Amino acid sequence: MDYFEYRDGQLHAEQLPLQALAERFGTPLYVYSRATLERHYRAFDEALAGIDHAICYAVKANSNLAVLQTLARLGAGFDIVSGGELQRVLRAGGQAHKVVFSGIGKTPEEMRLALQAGIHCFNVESAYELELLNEVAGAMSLRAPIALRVNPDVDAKTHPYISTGLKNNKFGVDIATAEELYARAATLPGLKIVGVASHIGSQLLDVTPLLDALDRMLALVDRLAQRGIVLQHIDVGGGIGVRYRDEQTLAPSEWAAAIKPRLAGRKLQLHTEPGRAIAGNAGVLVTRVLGLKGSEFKRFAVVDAAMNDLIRPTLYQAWMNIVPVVPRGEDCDTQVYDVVGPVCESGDWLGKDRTLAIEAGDLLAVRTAGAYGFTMASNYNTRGRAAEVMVDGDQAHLVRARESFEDMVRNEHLLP
Ligand SMILES: Cc1ncc(COP(=O)(O)O)c(C=O)c1O
Ligand SMILES: N[C@@H](CCCC[NH3+])C(=O)O
Repeated sequence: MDYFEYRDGQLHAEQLPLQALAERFGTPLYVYSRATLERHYRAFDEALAGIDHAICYAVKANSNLAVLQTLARLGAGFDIVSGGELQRVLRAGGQAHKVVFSGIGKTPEEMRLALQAGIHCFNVESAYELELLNEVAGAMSLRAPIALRVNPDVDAKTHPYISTGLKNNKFGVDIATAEELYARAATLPGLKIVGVASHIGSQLLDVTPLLDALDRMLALVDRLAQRGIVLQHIDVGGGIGVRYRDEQTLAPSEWAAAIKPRLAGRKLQLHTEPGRAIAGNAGVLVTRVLGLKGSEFKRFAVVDAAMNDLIRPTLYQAWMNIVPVVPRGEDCDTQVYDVVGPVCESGDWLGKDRTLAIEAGDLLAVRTAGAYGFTMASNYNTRGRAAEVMVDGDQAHLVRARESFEDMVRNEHLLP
């Protein structure tokens, strides 16, 4: 069942028509469905039933407090990549002891914050980070729980910008050097070894590279055990893709069915860090057509959302489905449009060559925009970021207000 579906001739989010939401909250507008978020989280949880596991939602996908709160209430853990994301998790009611901290550039300040909060684990991504974390924790008379994020050199077969587990990607430590690093970590008084992690890329459609990475990690786990270093958990990235167009996606149940047998008989808690698979299809971006322009050679639908609201199309040439919120009848002229925003860049487009029957003033919805949508938004062209609304059944909650023109100059100062 889809919680974004056409009923009575128009697109709904759960029980509410998107047109009414656009009129109430204005556009551009991100609309999320709580029921969808919950269903996706539960799909992972149920798929991993029977084995010791932790689902650490990747906050970067969608860090709205209400999204985090919804997941925290289901018992989710969180994968964070900054002190700011940690603040969000704590504000939203997430539990620090279920947080894993990834990222190649953690600052001492962020390390201190996370140590004070008592997070579950730092996913350490380099030799220098190991030494730094040892110093920071030592100065606080604490021991930092760590996993090494290893780079297994596996081709995840995804867009180069969102592949993370190849030798030439900046993430993690080369798996070939990991054993020595663990041995070093074992000698450092400010660290406590708890696990191993890897993440090979995002929008993955094939389980084979994930299994390759897992097998390489399990071989490492065994080599470490022979040296007396016993790990408690193994973190198998995130990465499962969603359907933007016609992709054959992996269900959490298929992913889990492939992974579970490899962990049988081992005393290892399974961690995973899904972001897109939980939030992607739980959101749409609603935008209004400001006008139609062009010639018989090229037609543009100018909309009020732009690359600053949703950068995936121009950054990754990502195809995202753009549909009318209230489809027009056959009397409306159908044309092929580039759907473009007001930003002063030729790369400011949400979709190219889209066949649409629309008129100025119509509403369009960009589907599957719940992940890496608002979180990648910027104020480029001094445009305020869109409002965010969470739909829960027949209720709509404004969970982040639109940034006003006044907000755009609030925190800046003129010279004396
Ligand atoms: C360390 C880490 N964890 C989790 C994620 C979330 O990935 P996804 O949104 O593909 O599930 C990412 C992003 O690629 C990541 O780099
Ligand atoms: N922002 C990317 C995913 C990045 C994954 C994080 N390492 C996207 O929209 O597809």
